[in-house]
Amino acid sequence: MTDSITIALSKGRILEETLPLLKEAGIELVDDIKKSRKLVFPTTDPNVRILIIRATDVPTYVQYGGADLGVTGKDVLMEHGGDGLYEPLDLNISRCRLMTAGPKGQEAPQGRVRVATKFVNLARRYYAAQGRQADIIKLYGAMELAPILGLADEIVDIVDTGNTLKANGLEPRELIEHISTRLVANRASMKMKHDRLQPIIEKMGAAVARRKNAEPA
Ligand SMILES: Nc1ncnc2c1ncn2[C@@H]1O[C@H](COP(=O)(O)OP(=O)(O)OP(=O)(O)O)[C@@H](O)[C@H]1O
Ligand SMILES: O=P(O)(O)OC[C@H]1O[C@H](OP(=O)(O)OP(=O)(O)O)[C@H](O)[C@@H]1O
Repeated sequence: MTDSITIALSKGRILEETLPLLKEAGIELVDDIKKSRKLVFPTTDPNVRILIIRATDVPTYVQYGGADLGVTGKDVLMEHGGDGLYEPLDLNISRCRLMTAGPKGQEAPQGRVRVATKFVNLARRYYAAQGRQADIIKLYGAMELAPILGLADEIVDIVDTGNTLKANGLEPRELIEHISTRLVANRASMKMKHDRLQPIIEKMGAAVARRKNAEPA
């Protein structure tokens, strides 16, 4: 049915900040998600259902039309590549920076650099654009360990307060991108279900703007 909408949300830290924005767009979860093992949830709008999945899977579900809308980090979207996705809104939540980092007081090596990261595509593009030769080592978490154990010269990872780097004897080097959470839409859905999606996007946009206006100058 072209009228029904599926929205894929990232579980974890983004979820808590996304739900109030959706509520202001008139979409509220019915179930207590914390007590449930379900992955698909009904909402107060009978034509809208919500998937709660890993942030890294959100672009894939939206790309292939498993979901019409999705919410995930810009870092995840950059790594995915954005194929088949339209990005109508910056939700301005879960803000952080994507950076290179290495052992405190050490310079990055002049020649080939060994880089540990979970953002392998993004890192490959970044070092190539800089004209630097890089061996990219894929890790799934705790990237900070790699330079300490001699696995890599530097890492590409998310930095917020900088506490994780500091606690592990590392320091930030270069800023790759400012990151925030984005609303994405399937390109075909944006055409076929425009009348249903546009009001949701607009109401979420208004909720984001209200929060921005309430921020101290
Ligand atoms: N320390 C942080 N502060 C602010 N935002 C962050 C921070 N770490 C990650 N983010 C943002 O939140 C998104 C989700 O992070 P989260 O830690 O919930 O999942 P993840 O550990 O990256 O994913 P998963 O464990 O599912 O593979 C990231 O993609 C990024 O955009
Ligand atoms: O600069 P900071 O404020 O210390 O934040 C940065 C840390 O936050 C993220 O990890 P997260 O806490 O999400 O744990 P994860 O390893 O499960 O992704 C990221 O991977 C860094 O390790």
